Amino acid sequence: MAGGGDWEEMVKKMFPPGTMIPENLDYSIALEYDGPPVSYELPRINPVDIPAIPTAEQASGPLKLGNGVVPIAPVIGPHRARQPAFQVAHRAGQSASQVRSSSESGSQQEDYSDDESHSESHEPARNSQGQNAARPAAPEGRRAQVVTFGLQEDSKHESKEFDEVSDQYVSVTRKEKKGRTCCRCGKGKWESKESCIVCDARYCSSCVLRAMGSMPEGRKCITCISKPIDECKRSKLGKSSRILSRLLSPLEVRQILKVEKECEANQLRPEQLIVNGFPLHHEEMADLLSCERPPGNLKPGRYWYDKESGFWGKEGEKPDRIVSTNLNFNGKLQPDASNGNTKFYCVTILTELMTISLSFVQLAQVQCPRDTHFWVYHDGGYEEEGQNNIKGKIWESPLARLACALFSLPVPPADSDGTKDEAPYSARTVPNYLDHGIQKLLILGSPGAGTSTIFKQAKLLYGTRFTQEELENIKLMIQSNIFKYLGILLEGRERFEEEALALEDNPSSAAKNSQQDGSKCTSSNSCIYSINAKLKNFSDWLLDIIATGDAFFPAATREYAPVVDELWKDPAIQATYKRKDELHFLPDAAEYFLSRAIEVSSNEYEPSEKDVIYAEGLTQGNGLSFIDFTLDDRSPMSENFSDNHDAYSQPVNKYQLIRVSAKGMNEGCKWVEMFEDVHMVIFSIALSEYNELCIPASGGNKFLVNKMIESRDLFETTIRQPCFRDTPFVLVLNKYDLFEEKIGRAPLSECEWFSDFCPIRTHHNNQPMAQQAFYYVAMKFKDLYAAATGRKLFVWQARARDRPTIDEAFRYIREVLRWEDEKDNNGYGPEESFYSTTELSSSRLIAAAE
Ligand SMILES: Nc1nc2c(ncn2[C@@H]2O[C@H](COP(=O)(O)OP(=O)(O)OP(=O)(O)O)[C@@H](O)[C@H]2O)c(=O)[nH]1
Ligand SMILES: [Mg+2]
Repeated sequence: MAGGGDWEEMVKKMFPPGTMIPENLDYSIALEYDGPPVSYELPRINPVDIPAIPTAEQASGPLKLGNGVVPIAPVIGPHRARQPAFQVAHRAGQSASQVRSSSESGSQQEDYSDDESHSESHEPARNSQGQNAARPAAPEGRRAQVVTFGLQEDSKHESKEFDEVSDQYVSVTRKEKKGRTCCRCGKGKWESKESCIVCDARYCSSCVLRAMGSMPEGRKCITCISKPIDECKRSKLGKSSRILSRLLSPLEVRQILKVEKECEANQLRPEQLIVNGFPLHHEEMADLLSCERPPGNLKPGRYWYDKESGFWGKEGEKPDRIVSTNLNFNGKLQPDASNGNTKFYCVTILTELMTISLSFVQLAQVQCPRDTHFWVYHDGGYEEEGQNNIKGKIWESPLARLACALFSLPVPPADSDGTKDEAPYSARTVPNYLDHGIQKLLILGSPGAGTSTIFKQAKLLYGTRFTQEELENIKLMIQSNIFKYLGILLEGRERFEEEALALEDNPSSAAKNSQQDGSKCTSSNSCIYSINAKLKNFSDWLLDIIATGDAFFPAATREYAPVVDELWKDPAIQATYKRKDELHFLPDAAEYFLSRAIEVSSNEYEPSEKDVIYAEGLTQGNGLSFIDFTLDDRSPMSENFSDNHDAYSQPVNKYQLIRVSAKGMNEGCKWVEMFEDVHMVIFSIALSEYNELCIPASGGNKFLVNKMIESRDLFETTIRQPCFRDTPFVLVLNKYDLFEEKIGRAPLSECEWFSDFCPIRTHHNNQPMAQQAFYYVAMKFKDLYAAATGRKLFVWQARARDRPTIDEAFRYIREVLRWEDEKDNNGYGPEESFYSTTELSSSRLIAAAE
């Protein structure tokens, strides 16, 4: 540029025409130096070497993984420098200088200073939708909270923007549910239908083949072919279809279901999985799916992953499972990934839990001060922050496993060891997802209704014994129950003592305290009612404890005598317990329980079959459990229900029983859509709960509510789910043994829903009270079901601890499935009987004058 020009003119040219240039504008302009050579070295910027810039290659189609195919849309992925995995200890707030070389992982160690070399991956990636996703690369193999490189603000901003973009892929817009009639012919309101996995259009059996053609991608309307599926239907992919089975040959159905499950268009896309804040690349997705312990049942969503320990969970939630360690993802683990609280780190939880559980049984041999921070490694080795001394392996401690069980935290499988992580994908077998011909039965119920007992009985009945691993899990569950009970026991003991003292000193203040606890208190005397409620909960769990073994039965008790005397004054208590000794029995049983607890918590403890059946629960946490089984067709029961055996020349007698725990169900029934394709819902309700109280699942009001009413409401919510509108329901009224025993001393009308129950007592009618009450309750549910759905409810009575009653229940369920199939095929229903009809109403047992 020529020197000595008019600076102001030059500046003006830099701005849009007409812009006012302020008088005192402070500016500086660089000019090219053309004076004499200088004696010193000038700083230079190295020219960019174009050929050396890493470029990405276009992915060339689906990546084959064993027999399965991970579909890959053509995408340019950013180049990522491969780095050896390395071990870095982690803690929220830990500084970079705290990185230390571990004796175990020294060879894999790497220094943070290398990190700049990854800046190349800042190149934006273009995804399959053609949108640019700014992807600031997260340096691999280190913890987010440790190094910020002063970019914190920007990267935060970028990732926020990114979140918005990425949410597009993850969140799934729920399509409007289509009406009940067939989308093509507008008829068939009451017929079962097949729905499109993309648009949810429903077709009756006459139209489905025309609407869906040859189904090259499974059950999609012709116009929906090649479109991505509705994510709510992912769990349905490849699952059997009653309608198709009727219309096509088994081979054709199998092929359709196979392509539905495996074709490219229906696969989860990598960008639908956001891990540590970043959507996955194809290679990352492939690594994740092909690792030794992949997270199963992946759904679109945001997850966090800790590569050192393998913890994996949904963003904002606690760890859900342990997957393979050392998977390299673009995103880094954020310290607040698990619930927005930097203190909440899986490792801390574990160690804190260890401390808690250790102190529970006064077995503490290891000192774990509460504020100590621990690092944990892929093999479970842990050490105190900043120390270089592996203290032990966390998973070797049964207490740590127990603590995890207690708080529904994942534990690695017993045979896992770090070396397996490197197993090549080809070593794995691709599971066979095809389950053609299997009738799926979903079993649900309110807490304690007996669903897991029924499940366990089915397992023992139909030949699929518990594997060693399952037994190990059940043992863990029984042990964790023991810990749970211990906690309640200690707390209960304290409260009883406090309340008893308060009652002695000042009955009115005790009343106030009781009231604060949330129970009803209508008169000064019935404030004891709140103690009653607690006592009932207390006794419920004690009964469950006792159920895990025969070892204890009450003798006498002295310690709680004052409390018991006080409690006995309450008529409600008297009505419930009948004999005062029963109250004495509670704390006494607890003492027996303590001695049993020591036996059960030892490593050598092996649960007996009775322990397995009687134990409360089935698996840890609120996960799903399922078993596949077959039912022998030559059962005497089937003769009772049908003479026409030839009709079943090809009987479908394979079943899958799927159980969702009540805990899982109480999460607002969000999960139900997953089970749209089940052939039947078995809903279990404990008859004996008609006069029991519980904390409402809604948690809204703090008053205890009647358990039967609570179960009825859950039942009603379930039957009204749109996804079950074509699914038959069998109601299992369980715990008939307890019901029989209880009905003599507590009238059924203690439950307000049954207030009009009026048993018939004539000399012509010798039906015992319990049987009448059972019929009445069954009818109440049948009426409710008919009013809500216009259909018939099937009801069965059971005593789930008594195996033959469960065998009968399943044979009945099989008949119901056949009736349903018959009905679909030719419109005939089952022979009318009490179990299938709604003609009978409960009016027979209702008091004439209300
Ligand atoms: N007396 C008696 N006890 C039963 C019966 N069915 C189940 N139980 C017991 O009741 C307790 C609870 O039963 P579960 O099968 O664990 O109940 P659940 O439906 O799985 O309940 P959640 O685990 O809370 O979801 C266990 O101790 C069972 O042994 C029955 O018919 N009679
Ligand atoms: Mg259970």
